[in-house]
Amino acid sequence: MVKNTLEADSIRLSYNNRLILSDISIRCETGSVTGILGRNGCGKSTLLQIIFGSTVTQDGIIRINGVKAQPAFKQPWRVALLPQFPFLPPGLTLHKAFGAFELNVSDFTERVPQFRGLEYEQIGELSYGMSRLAEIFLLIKKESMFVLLDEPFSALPPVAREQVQEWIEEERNKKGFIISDHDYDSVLRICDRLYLLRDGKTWICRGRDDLAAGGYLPE
Ligand SMILES: Nc1ncnc2c1ncn2[C@@H]1O[C@H](COP(=O)(O)OP(=O)(O)OP(=O)(O)O)[C@@H](O)[C@H]1O
Repeated sequence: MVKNTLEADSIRLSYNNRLILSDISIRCETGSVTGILGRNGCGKSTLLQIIFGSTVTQDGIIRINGVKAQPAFKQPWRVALLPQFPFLPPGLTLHKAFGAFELNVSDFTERVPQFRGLEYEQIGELSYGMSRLAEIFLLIKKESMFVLLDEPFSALPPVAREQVQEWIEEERNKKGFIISDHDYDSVLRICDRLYLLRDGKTWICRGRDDLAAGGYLPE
């Protein structure tokens, strides 16, 4: 297995003179799933966007295999980001969307029965949960070294959450994952490294007890 490493080091970011992220350092490598938990508005999405390169900060550095990373739009095979909100144009058909990601739509529709026969349906015609599931599959399966998933579970029913975990497991020997979600049970089930983001800092956690001690879960 080729082992790639992703490190975000000493990341700081302020909005309107309010410090959102203060000296954050996290890491991830091929084969691992890094979870980031934290309350609403603590900066999880911002941190993922900084790692991806769509939000810029002068303070801190992102390294891939020890070398300063370029923003992902310059090297799209390195880091993929599932944003928190829908990103596929509603007028695109599933078939076209999968083509754009160099993936075969039938690999998806064969595995997720409720999509059979919908290959030429427009994304905008699907329910929110279904279009989200298609987006998540695309991001997990597309060629990349690292996949950042911002709230992949929240909009999905339990069966679909399990499917997403399965797809991550399938790709895990080739990629590293960083996942942030309010569904902490799903994150805890799949991650092997866990950070709590609080007061602009990351705290490494070993499980529920540490999350409770950090004030994220009730004692
Ligand atoms: N472009 C922006 N301009 C100003 N403030 C911003 C901007 N983006 C985010 N913020 C603020 O930064 C803070 C962190 O936002 P962020 O979306 O990263 O939090 P989050 O932990 O992902 O929240 P949630 O769990 O609700 O998705 C919030 O207070 C938010 O209002």
